[in-house]
Amino acid sequence: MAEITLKSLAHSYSKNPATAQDYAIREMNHVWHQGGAYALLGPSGCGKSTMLNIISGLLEPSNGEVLFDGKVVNSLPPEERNIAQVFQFPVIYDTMTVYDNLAFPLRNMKTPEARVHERVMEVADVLELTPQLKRKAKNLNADEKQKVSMGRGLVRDDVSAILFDEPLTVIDPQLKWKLRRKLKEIHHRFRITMVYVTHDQLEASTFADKIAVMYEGQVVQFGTPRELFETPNHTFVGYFIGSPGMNFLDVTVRDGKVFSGEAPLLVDKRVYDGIARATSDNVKLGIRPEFIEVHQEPVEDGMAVKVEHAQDLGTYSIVYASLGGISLKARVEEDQITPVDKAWLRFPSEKIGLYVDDFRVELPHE
Ligand SMILES: Nc1ncnc2c1ncn2[C@@H]1O[C@H](COP(=O)(O)OP(=O)(O)OP(=O)(O)O)[C@@H](O)[C@H]1O
Repeated sequence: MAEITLKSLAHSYSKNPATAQDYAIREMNHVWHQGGAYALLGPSGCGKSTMLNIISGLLEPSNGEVLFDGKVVNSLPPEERNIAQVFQFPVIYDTMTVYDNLAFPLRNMKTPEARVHERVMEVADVLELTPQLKRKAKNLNADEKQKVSMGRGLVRDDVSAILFDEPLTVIDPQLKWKLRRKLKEIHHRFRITMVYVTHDQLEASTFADKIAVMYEGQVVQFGTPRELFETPNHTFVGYFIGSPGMNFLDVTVRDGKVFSGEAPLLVDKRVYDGIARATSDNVKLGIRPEFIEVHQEPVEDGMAVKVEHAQDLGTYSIVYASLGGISLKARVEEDQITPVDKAWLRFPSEKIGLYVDDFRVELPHE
């Protein structure tokens, strides 16, 4: 097992990178601690596979270092890194039995056959593959094949980490949740550092204790699912996590008041001071739909809005409202009345985040 450190790491596929856009990984420092269950979450093209391939040694980074337990491994080939990588599509030998597929990585290392048997039986048991051990891999269905592929990663007890690159893509939706739980169980049992790449927030939060959110080649936040939800560090995390994503309003101060476009916003002094002291033109106020209070009648600090429409999602509704032309989403629970035509919205100040150049800034203390 290993702690994996990425030190001043950057990678460009271009020979002569000139701008930040030429980098698939922009300079970053990051640590995957030993034994953690992590997810690497981000949209297509943000650099997730590039990062995994750099860790496993399939790709040499253009800049910076990869360290395993403090030792630089940049020049070590993949086979000497003891990293298991599970890809989107199962990597197995079709003509071999499931047993021989699982045994393969160990036999390759000349492990004594008694030990091979012990490990294969243990891994098959965890993955519920014992009844299939004698079957040829080509006769398995897609999820069984992917389980064999995962098993080949788990079977060696010298692996430093297992990297999963969207491993459930080819799996039937009904079986996905089962395999995700299985992976979690495996992590508890083997305590191996696991990094699970996905673009699906649900997959990330059911598997991982901590999630690294990647955007445009950078890890913009590394935190628990709750931290990502409650205090997104970057506007992208706010948009990407949660359903629907966070509301962001461009804000300025004029004549001692806060405005979003032409709409005045009722916010407290701390929020006002935070906006007033920002030195950039790109200042946004962020609030989650779940944290906006929705009232049927005027209330103190409530802002009158036009209700455009509401989406009934069974146990709650999402109200789409317009505040002087600014669109807002607010969540209304099933025991509340969903407003029609008009409503008054309140932004509790402790739930407001302030974002300058897309990164969250601390609000001044009172
Ligand atoms: N071999 C390559 N040569 C040139 N550019 C590449 C290569 N592989 C990836 N890229 C580019 O690097 C960037 C990051 O790609 P990467 O595959 O790491 O992203 P990703 O987050 O894993 O995306 P996906 O979820 O679609 O696999 C993208 O702009 C992609 O087009």
